[in-house]
Amino acid sequence: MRTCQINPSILSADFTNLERELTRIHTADAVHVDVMDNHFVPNLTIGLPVVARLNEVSELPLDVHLMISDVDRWGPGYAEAGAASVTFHAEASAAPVKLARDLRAAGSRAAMALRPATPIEPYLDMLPELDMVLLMTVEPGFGGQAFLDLVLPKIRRARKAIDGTGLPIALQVDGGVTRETILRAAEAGADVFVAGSSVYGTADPAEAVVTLRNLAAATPVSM
Ligand SMILES: O=C(CO)[C@H](O)[C@H](O)COP(=O)(O)O
Ligand SMILES: [Fe+2]
Repeated sequence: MRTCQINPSILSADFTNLERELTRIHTADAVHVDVMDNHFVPNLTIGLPVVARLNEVSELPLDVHLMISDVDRWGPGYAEAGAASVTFHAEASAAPVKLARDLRAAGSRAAMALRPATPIEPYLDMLPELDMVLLMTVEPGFGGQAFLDLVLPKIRRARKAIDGTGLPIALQVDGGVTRETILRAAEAGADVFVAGSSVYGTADPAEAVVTLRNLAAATPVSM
């Protein structure tokens, strides 16, 4: 068994009662918070004031996924608001190394996300600046989409590169994670899994988290 984490996405929760929705995932490792600006992605969710308040009421650490433009300017504010981890998109940052350093300096873990079609190779030199890499397994913007198997080779390449650094950098996947697709993502080397609809879409979200984590932990990485 290896250590794997499940971070449910509140994108699939009831936005009129987020505090209650947090209690329904008490078995999770962190809560994944999707911030969308209707510019970097064609959807709009929540911003800094709601994330700051969530951080105050949540017993789980916040794993904030920023799908916003001009993230070099707005990203560090989420770290200052207390997020345990802040993920920015490489495609939205003009200066990703500086941004990663700013996030760490503000007290959060620094993570960088890549859309399904964005290669990881141009960013391998900056892995030591990061605490986590997020490989999107759907096109960012909406929950409930199907997992893109075409990302699996990139997950394998990222796993090898991360192992090569010898650093404790997490490898997260986000989008379309279910009891079936988590097996393929775990086998390819992911160790942190975001799941929205496959957790909140069930009668017992806390139990769904445990099931997903057990499935991933029992799946050896195969290169
Ligand atoms: O970042 C996201 C979408 O851009 C969400 O985190 C993701 O889609 C989770 O939802 P689901 O598990 O239903 O696919
Ligand atoms: Fe996300």
